[in-house]
Amino acid sequence: MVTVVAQGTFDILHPGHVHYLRDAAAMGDRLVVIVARRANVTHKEPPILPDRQRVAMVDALEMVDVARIGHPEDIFAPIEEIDPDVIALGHDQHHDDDAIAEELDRRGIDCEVRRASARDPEFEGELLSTGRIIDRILEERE
Ligand SMILES: Cc1cc2nc3c(=O)[nH]c(=O)nc-3n(C[C@H](O)[C@H](O)[C@H](O)COP(=O)(O)O)c2cc1C
Ligand SMILES: Nc1ncnc2c1ncn2[C@@H]1O[C@H](COP(=O)(O)OP(=O)(O)OP(=O)(O)O)[C@@H](O)[C@H]1O
Repeated sequence: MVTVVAQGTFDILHPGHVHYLRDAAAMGDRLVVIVARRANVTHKEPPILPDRQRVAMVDALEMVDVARIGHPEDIFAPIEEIDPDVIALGHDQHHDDDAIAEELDRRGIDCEVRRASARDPEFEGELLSTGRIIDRILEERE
């Protein structure tokens, strides 16, 4: 049984998220998703939707076995608990693959770090970014 972990903010789901999670699920037999806590989303605008709602929406997706909220301080604490075989980073996630691999090693977790692929728009105007969806809402409704 190959367990894969995927992670992200997942604020306002779109087809890019579906693509990422399908890609991650295809790397193994069981997909566990860690949803970032609002307080830890400091590299971009904080999410609009509450933590519990983002977890519930990701958990409802067919390729996801379990979604859970992330740890408040130690991002490796859930990884130690889940003990995955693969961590699937998103194509544009800012994390350093080598630094993650080193920390896994340090904690004695035998786990491969892989990158998922990107998905481009399939038609004119398809929005594959939460930030761009929010921008569009602001433009259209103000
Ligand atoms: C291996 C790994 C484990 C993570 N675990 C947590 C966690 O426990 N708690 C949390 O708030 N964020 C955690 N994160 C961070 C977020 O899930 C997410 O990767 C980060 O905020 C970037 O999100 P974005 O791709 O939506 O921009 C983890 C990230 C990685 C790579
Ligand atoms: N078009 C896409 N193709 C592949 N993966 C994607 C795509 N869009 C998002 N993802 C992946 O989904 C995960 C969660 O993404 P995130 O929650 O940051 O949403 P986002 O729409 O990329 O956010 P924003 O565009 O507002 O920064 C990340 O790993 C990201 O790489």
